[in-house]
Parts: sequence; C-alpha cells; structure tokens
Amino acid sequence: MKLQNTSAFWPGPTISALPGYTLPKDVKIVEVGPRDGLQNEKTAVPTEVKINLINMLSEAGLRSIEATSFVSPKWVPQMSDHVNVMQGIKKFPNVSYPVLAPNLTGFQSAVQCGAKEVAIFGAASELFSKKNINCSIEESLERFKAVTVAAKEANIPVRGYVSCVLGCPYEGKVSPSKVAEVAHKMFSMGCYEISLGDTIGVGTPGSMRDMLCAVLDVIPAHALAVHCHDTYGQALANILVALQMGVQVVDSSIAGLGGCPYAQGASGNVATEDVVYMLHGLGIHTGVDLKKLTEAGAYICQALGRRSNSKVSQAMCRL
Ligand SMILES: CC(C)(COP(=O)([O-])OP(=O)([O-])OC[C@H]1O[C@@H](n2cnc3c(N)ncnc32)[C@H](O)[C@@H]1OP(=O)([O-])[O-])[C@@H](O)C(=O)NCCC(=O)NCCSC(=O)C[C@@](C)(O)CC(=O)[O-]
Repeated sequence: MKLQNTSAFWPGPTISALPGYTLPKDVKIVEVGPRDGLQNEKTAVPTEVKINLINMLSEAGLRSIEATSFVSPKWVPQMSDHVNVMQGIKKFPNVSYPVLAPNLTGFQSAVQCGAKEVAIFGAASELFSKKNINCSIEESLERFKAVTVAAKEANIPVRGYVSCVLGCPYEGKVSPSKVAEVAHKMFSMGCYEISLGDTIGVGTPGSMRDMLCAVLDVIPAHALAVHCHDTYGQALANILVALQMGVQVVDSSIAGLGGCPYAQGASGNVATEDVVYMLHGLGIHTGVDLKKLTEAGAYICQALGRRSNSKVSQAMCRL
C-alpha cells in the first residue's frame, strides 16, 4: 500500500467559538483505537499486531493512547491479552497509556501490569449500564468510588466515561440533565476528565449543544472530552460544536475502527485521521504527524484485511 499526497491538506481560516465560549488553540486527542477500535473484532487480533499499532501511534505524536481493558475475558474476549499488551508496548515519555478498569479487580490487575492511568466507564442509561457492566447506574457509581479511592492512594489518575449521552440503543432518548447528573457524580469522586460518549453515534450538532450546555453547568470545559461514534456520519459536525463550546479533548479511533460489543449496530469512532485533518485545517495544534498516523491506519487495516473508514486516509492512500 503506497501513500500518496500525504502533505495534501490546506490549512484554512479558523472559525469562532459560540457566544460565551472560547475555541481551543491546542487539542489533545485520546486515541482509543487499540481498545475501543479492536474490542469488537470477532477474531482474535494477534497481540503483536496490537503492540505494533500502539508503538506506531506513539511515534505519530499522540499524547494519550488507550491501550487495552482490564475487563472480564468472558465479556470481552478480544481484550484478554491485556497483560501482554501492557508489558509489550514501548512506553514513550510524555505519552499516557490509560486502560479501562470497571471495578477494583480490574484496577488492581491494571496497576500490577504497570498501568499509570485508568478509565472507569459508566452510562447515563440504566439499561445500557446493565447490559454493559451488569449493574445499575447507582451500583456502578459505588464500584467506581472504590476504584477512585484506591487510585488516589496509588497516585493514579482516573478518567471517567459516560456512555449514551445522546441516545441509548435500549432506551432511546437520554435527557441532558441525566448525563449532567452522572457526569458530575463521576467528576466529584475524583475523575480528572469526563469523556462524554455518543456510543451509538445518533447525535446531531443541536443535541450535542444541548447536552454540553447541561454538562458545562456542572463541569468546566477543560475537564471534558467528547467521544463520538460515527454511525450516522455526524461525528465531525458534533465535534466541531464541542470545540466551539470550549472542549479541548477529543477521543477518536485510528481508521475509524470500532464499536461497543453491548451496543448492537453502532459503528466505529470517528477516525483519528479525519479529526486531525479538521483540527489542523482550523489552525488548532495537536502535535500529531498526519503522515505517520495514516501509516498506522494502513498497518492496522492491512492486518485486519479491511479498508479504512477514514475519508482522509482514503484520499491520501491509493488502496
Ligand atoms: C464489569 C464486569 C466485570 C462485571 O461482570 P460480572 O459477571 O457481573 O462480575 P462479577 O463481579 O459477578 O464476577 C464474575 C466473575 O468475573 C470476574 N471479574 C470481575 N471483574 C473482573 C475484571 N475486571 N477482570 C477480570 N475478571 C473479572 C470475577 O472474578 C468472577 O470470576 P469467577 O469467580 O466467576 O471466576 C463485566 O460486566 C465486564 O467485564 N464488562 C465489560 C464490558 C466492556 O468492556 N464493554 C466495552 C467497554 S465500554 C465502551 O466501549 C463504551 C466507551 C467506554 O467506549 C464509551 C462509549 O462509546 O460510550
């Protein structure tokens, strides 16, 4: 696979923030491909491929790369090689390699393997919480409390996800006030950042704005991230609205890989290549090298035997 026209992006004029907000000059991308991108793959992806991918993503200048999950192998078999992944990757200085930990068991195993950051993951929808982590929202918050207490003692930063912020595969509409309530509880227990997940990619710029309005009443913009799946092709538009409301952290997945095993029909996250192209085009700094990023995307697509979901990669590579 030969890369073509890898410098073919044209920075354009930037845009304004929405009234009352500030557009960020620098955006941190949290690369979730090795975890969210691969967790739903039906056949086992070789551990060596996962390690190579993470190393290539580190080389590309990403500052945060979610490496794996310390969840039950019965629930998500694809992540059962978490120990070998964590021990096999090169740990670049100034790069964080967070891992998912749903409970104290997961947290303890993660720390034993050298994890320096963990992420807990809750939901704004009762039914999704039950399907995904086998407990109610209230019970999940109890488990998360135990993780945040242990993490504080171990000096490990904790990121918090709230899923289904713009809709749930089982309950449909989710109210912005419920998202704000769960996000605030997780923030109050010590999460340094709350990532707001449009798990099934049903949001549109208006619903993103309304949800963020509610959350920004209780959590400052600098402690928020957006995590948009691209099922209906709305992810970049939704991210743009979030940027215009001051959000400085965007989750994305190399080559647009992914989907949640407990959200049938949901497609992958927005592609990292497409987010980087948009941000650089707006004059927003990411520290990411787009050429190296597309090479990482080409590598994983070749290993999985599939075409990239990234429009930018498709444009840059003759596949
Ligand atoms: C939360 C549990 C573990 C509860 O699962 P459970 O079955 O209710 O757990 P349990 O506490 O009853 O224990 C049952 C067995 O699991 C073991 N166990 C208990 N905990 C662990 C652990 N951490 N790691 C390994 N093993 C564990 C435990 O030791 C026991 O073993 P046994 O005695 O039967 O041999 C399960 O539901 C689970 O693993 N769920 C994970 C689901 C998942 O990973 N979903 C995808 C990630 S979320 C996502 O993608 C959304 C996101 C984050 O990207 C944002 C967005 O897009 O919205």
